[in-house]
Amino acid sequence: MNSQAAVKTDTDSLINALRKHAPRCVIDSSLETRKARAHDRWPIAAKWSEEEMNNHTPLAVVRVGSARDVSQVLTFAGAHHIPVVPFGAGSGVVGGVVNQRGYLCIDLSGLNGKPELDAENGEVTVPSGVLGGDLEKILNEAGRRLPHYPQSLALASIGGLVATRSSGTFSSKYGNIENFVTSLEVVLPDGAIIHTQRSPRSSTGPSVAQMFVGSEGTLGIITAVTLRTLPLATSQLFRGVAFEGVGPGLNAVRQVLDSGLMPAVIRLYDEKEAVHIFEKSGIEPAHRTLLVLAFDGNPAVAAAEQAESLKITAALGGEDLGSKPGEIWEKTRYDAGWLDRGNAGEFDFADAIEIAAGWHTLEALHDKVLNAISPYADNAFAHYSHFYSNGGAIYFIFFIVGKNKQDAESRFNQVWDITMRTVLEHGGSISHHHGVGEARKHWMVREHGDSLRVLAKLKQALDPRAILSPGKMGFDEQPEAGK
Ligand SMILES: Cc1cc2nc3c(=O)[nH]c(=O)nc-3n(C[C@H](O)[C@H](O)[C@H](O)COP(=O)(O)OP(=O)(O)OC[C@H]3O[C@@H](n4cnc5c(N)ncnc54)[C@H](O)[C@@H]3O)c2cc1C
Repeated sequence: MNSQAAVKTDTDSLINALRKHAPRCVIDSSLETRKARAHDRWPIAAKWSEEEMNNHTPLAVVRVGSARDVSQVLTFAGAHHIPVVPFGAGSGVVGGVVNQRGYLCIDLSGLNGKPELDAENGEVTVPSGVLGGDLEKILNEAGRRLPHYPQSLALASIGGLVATRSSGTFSSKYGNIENFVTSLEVVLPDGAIIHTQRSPRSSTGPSVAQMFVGSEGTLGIITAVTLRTLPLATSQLFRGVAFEGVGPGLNAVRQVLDSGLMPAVIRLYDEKEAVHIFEKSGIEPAHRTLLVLAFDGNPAVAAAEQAESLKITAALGGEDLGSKPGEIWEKTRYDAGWLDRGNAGEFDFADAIEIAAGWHTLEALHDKVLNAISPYADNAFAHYSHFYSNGGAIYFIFFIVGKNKQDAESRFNQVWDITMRTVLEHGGSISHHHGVGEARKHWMVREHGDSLRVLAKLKQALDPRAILSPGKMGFDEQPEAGK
């Protein structure tokens, strides 16, 4: 028997054994399915050669329908020392689901049972494979909502949103996914199914649920999520304000927040990116930045917050453009066509890098990063979003038209490395909400410093055989490492 045939026989017998151990799981080892589950929307994976794809395809894709199924797969994997990588809906953009060949992909899309609404407490418990958009529809029909609106709402699973510590466009008022999670059902690497404490808040030690928020499948597999929900908004007001430059726009945002006002959406587009919304609104951009604001909830409160916010922006030089630019933003907020178009060419890349930083450097970082990446990117611009009293996030968008695969990839990597390094040098965080995945794992030592040891020890304690998503989160990096 040649070596390839021997490997196939080994894989076949392993899969047969898994079928016996976890009889309700649907196991698919067709090449087509394995390839489809080998990657997410990380642009690098879209350009993989056959050989690169082959190096990353799972042995099989295991579709589960319950926490018990997940538990059985994990006990089997532990006994056979086979890595397992959870796959939510594959909308991640940093290679979170990417791993070295020889692992089992656990496809969670079958965890899609009906969400249970607890009307009395305003909470919903939802199986983790349900897509964000589907949950929102169900909640809306019951007069409720989860005001967590990532651009990928229709593409991402609830479990994936929790596992990546995601952020939605209404975060300035309502917070990010971690602010909605009240409890999780998680299957640990040893197969144990746990349910975390559930109450509006508690002071009974560190939150166990929050330890899994953002763990990207390395500490456990989230099988159900309980979230706070809110009644539907009875009013939503959108607005656009133009400024001469990024600095005045940021100053206005800070003053609005410092006044205790809470716009649900605050987005400041630099001159280059703002052009697109100005054009669609029929407004002459005149090389100005654009602040998009939204106020939502109770009509009287939303109207008052808008009026007060506009007084502040006007006093700081902002020109009130009325509701049109905000409404255009609202209508197009789920459209990410630029990503598909920018990545369509064989050697072309389009990507977004989101980072977080304090007010002390928020303005400077914009120019520093864009200037530093300009030799490598054919086009780049940025907007600010997700503001806090102490800072905010910047979303750098860049495009590369490569001469060949090597040229395109090396420029893509340069843009990422420069951005990560510049942000760290200025005391920011290398990711605001897309997570670590492959793209950022080598930067985790510099991001966390000594405290990465705490996460690594947690990983070691929960998963001593390194079964779940091995090689991720910078756990395998040396203490002195970091690009
Ligand atoms: C067009 C576009 C727009 C986007 N906009 C936003 C945005 O506005 N805000 C934002 O935060 N993100 C955004 N994203 C990124 C992406 O949608 C999020 O990262 C999302 O949370 C991923 O969810 P998923 O179900 O697709 O997870 P996947 O991509 O399948 O997995 C992501 C990671 O989580 C792990 N994982 C998935 N499910 C589980 C689980 N149940 N238990 C444990 N680990 C799990 C995976 O192993 C992987 O490491 C965008 C992506 C695209 C393509």
